[in-house]
Amino acid sequence: MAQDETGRELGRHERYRGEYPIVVEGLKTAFGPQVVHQDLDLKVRRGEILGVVGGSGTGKSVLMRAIIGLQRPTEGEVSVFGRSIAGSDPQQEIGIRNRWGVLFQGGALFSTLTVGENVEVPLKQFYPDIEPELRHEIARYKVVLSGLPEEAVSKYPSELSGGMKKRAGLARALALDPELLFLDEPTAGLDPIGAAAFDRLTLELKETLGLTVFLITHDLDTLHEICDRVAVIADKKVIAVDTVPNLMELDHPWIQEYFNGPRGRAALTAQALDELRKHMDEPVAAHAVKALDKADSKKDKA
Ligand SMILES: Nc1ncnc2c1ncn2[C@@H]1O[C@H](COP(=O)(O)OP(=O)(O)OP(=O)(O)O)[C@@H](O)[C@H]1O
Repeated sequence: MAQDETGRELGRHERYRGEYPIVVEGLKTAFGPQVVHQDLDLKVRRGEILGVVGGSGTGKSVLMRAIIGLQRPTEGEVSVFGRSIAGSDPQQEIGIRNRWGVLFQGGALFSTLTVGENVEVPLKQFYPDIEPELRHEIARYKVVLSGLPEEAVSKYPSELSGGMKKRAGLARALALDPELLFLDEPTAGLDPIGAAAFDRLTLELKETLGLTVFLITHDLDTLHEICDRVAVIADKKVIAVDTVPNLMELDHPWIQEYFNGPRGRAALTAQALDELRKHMDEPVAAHAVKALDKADSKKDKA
């Protein structure tokens, strides 16, 4: 079972109240001679959306896999809800694993099962005694909670758009009312409108369900719009964890290139405009928005 920070076992329906539901200390991950992480430390705060960024192949997905127990650390310690992941026996692991949900890259839905049946998989695994009718009902609820129409319950993954597949994967990740949600590049492959809608959904779920979210992304808009803090992975470790504005002040070449490069600046301008639009009743804001919109349309015509 999961524990609180004093080591007391948490009851089945009791939520974790400690400050850091995820703690990674001195992590080393190696595949043969290839060392992916070395001395990696990270603490994820309860109730935050933590964005995780880094160049391709820096080990973001492997870090997520280490946290959820799919990748054994070569060295170091990973604790979730105060319990070491590597040291848990199978029964204890069940008490931790049913407290998180994971949306893998690409959704990872079972193609031979309908959306509803996909959502029921973890319910069957962890709560085999639930009556089928109640299980179907819970699955339907999670599908709708994830922003899909109710009819999607009986559709197969091949009948869904990319965005719908992500939402179906999210519904499955939410099946067990998790406290922790892991999202691996949830907006990759979505058009900008679909990506923004998925971001809003993530934020709403975090706020209404009190989730802690570990979110791997390359999407600068996502980082600006919904992440409370962002962890940057480079040189095999987490080199910084902070808010986006604070990270932008750091003098690290990758961080500067990433956040202050052309795409980073575009994302920042878009966010600033969104903020200003919320204050259109104030003349200064209205003036600024009009001026920026005009500049944009001139740029588009040029
Ligand atoms: N099971 C495995 N066996 C061997 N090498 C692996 C395994 N899983 C990952 N790797 C290697 O670990 C490194 C980090 O991979 P990972 O998928 O975590 O990168 P990432 O930061 O998520 O990249 P991207 O942003 O491109 O998704 C890569 O070099 C990858 O080839």
